[in-house]
Amino acid sequence: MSSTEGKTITCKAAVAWEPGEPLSIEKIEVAPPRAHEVRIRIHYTGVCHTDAYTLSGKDPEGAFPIVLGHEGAGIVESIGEGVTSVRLGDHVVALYTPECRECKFCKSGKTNLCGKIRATQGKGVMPDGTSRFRAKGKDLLHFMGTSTFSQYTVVADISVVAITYDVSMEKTCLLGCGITTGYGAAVVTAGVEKGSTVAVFGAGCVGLSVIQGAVKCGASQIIVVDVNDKKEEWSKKFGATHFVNPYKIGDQTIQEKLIEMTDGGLDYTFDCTGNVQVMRAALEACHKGWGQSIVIGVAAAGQEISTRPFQLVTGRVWKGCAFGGIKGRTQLPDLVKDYMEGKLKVDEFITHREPLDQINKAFDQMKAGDCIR
Ligand SMILES: NC(=O)C1=CN([C@@H]2O[C@H](COP(=O)(O)OP(=O)(O)OC[C@H]3O[C@@H](n4cnc5c(N)ncnc54)[C@H](OP(=O)(O)O)[C@@H]3O)[C@@H](O)[C@H]2O)C=CC1
Ligand SMILES: N[C@@H](CCC(=O)N[C@@H](CSC=O)C(=O)NCC(=O)O)C(=O)O
Ligand SMILES: [Zn+2]
Ligand SMILES: [Zn+2]
Repeated sequence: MSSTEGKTITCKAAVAWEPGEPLSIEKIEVAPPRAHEVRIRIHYTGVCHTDAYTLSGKDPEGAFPIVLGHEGAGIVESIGEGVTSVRLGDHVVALYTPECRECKFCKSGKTNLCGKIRATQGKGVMPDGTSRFRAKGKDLLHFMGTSTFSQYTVVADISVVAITYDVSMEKTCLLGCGITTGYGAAVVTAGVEKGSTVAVFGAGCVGLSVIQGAVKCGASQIIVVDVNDKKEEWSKKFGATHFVNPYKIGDQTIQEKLIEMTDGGLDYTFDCTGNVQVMRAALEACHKGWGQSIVIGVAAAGQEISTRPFQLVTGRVWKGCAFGGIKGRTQLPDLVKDYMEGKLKVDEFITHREPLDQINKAFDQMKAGDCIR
């Protein structure tokens, strides 16, 4: 039993009081976990573009005040009644895509999107409709069921996975979003086949992870498209075979350029930018008859994708995924194992480190272009 079990914990968290405003480091109160909930001491969290997106006010589900963060690892401090998935002291990764193994989605075998708590998660509350966070006399909302920008957080027991003690949580936290998303998109969602051709639009953490997945699947050609020339070196380090800057191809559109480079188009393309024009280009760069384009990037509220339906009539497939299509409780431990066996790059993604008090600096660094995570 921990000394804090059953008690409210006062700790530091980065609170987003208003959209578009810097985060504010506050003393917050974190209530004990209720039935089927887990309280975690967060040791490390990544900062993801989706945090910045919600903070900007462009997320239709964004509400304030909120504790953001969804790429975190820590240690279980206490558990509520009925929790069997993790124990006190377990090293865990928080899962913004939960896995209940009971709902229609989980049982379908067709998706990783669990439906059990999605409605309350989207409203920023725990499954019973209430919050575990308070500051300055107000309830704070939870984010993506994880809220990792806090020294302590509370999550549903289906939103957490125990992993080995043998890997630093500085590394495992990154499997909570960016790396798993890109890698899973290539390996699980697309199911890239040996010898196939792949184009990755956007070489951030997600895009570089798609490259890793495509390399693992034996893709013969991996073309990276990015507006930032510094991403060429990064892409090649992860296994890309070609790099194209769409601003440096003269009068051709990027889809024309890629179709020319690949004798008719790619087998698989991935949008890792969140830009809807890029999503269109990614679809149209696919090979007639079978090319598949996977949307990963998160586009802002009100943005829509379009293309000529003829692109689909002639056999191209447009789809997308969250968390790469990976089932966190079932599959994340295998990714950790791959990392330990040297089969999955994780260390290479860490370019910047900041303490919690410097989280606004971390947001600035993330947007600056030379930062991966
Ligand atoms: N579906 C899911 O489950 C998940 C989705 N996401 C989303 O995935 C997206 C990518 O995340 P992340 O890798 O962290 O982002 P990054 O910003 O680190 O990477 C995106 C890259 O794309 C480049 N880029 C921008 N515009 C274009 C363009 N028009 N053509 C080609 N490249 C372009 C950027 O260049 P520059 O830096 O110069 O702008 C940058 O190098 C985000 O939208 C994020 O919210 C993230 C995790 C999970
Ligand atoms: N709330 C946004 C949608 C944001 C979104 O698409 N989130 C992804 C994960 S992005 C991680 O960095 C996701 O998991 N989507 C599936 C889901 O059920 O939310 C909006 O409303 O536009
Ligand atoms: Zn993310
Ligand atoms: Zn489920």
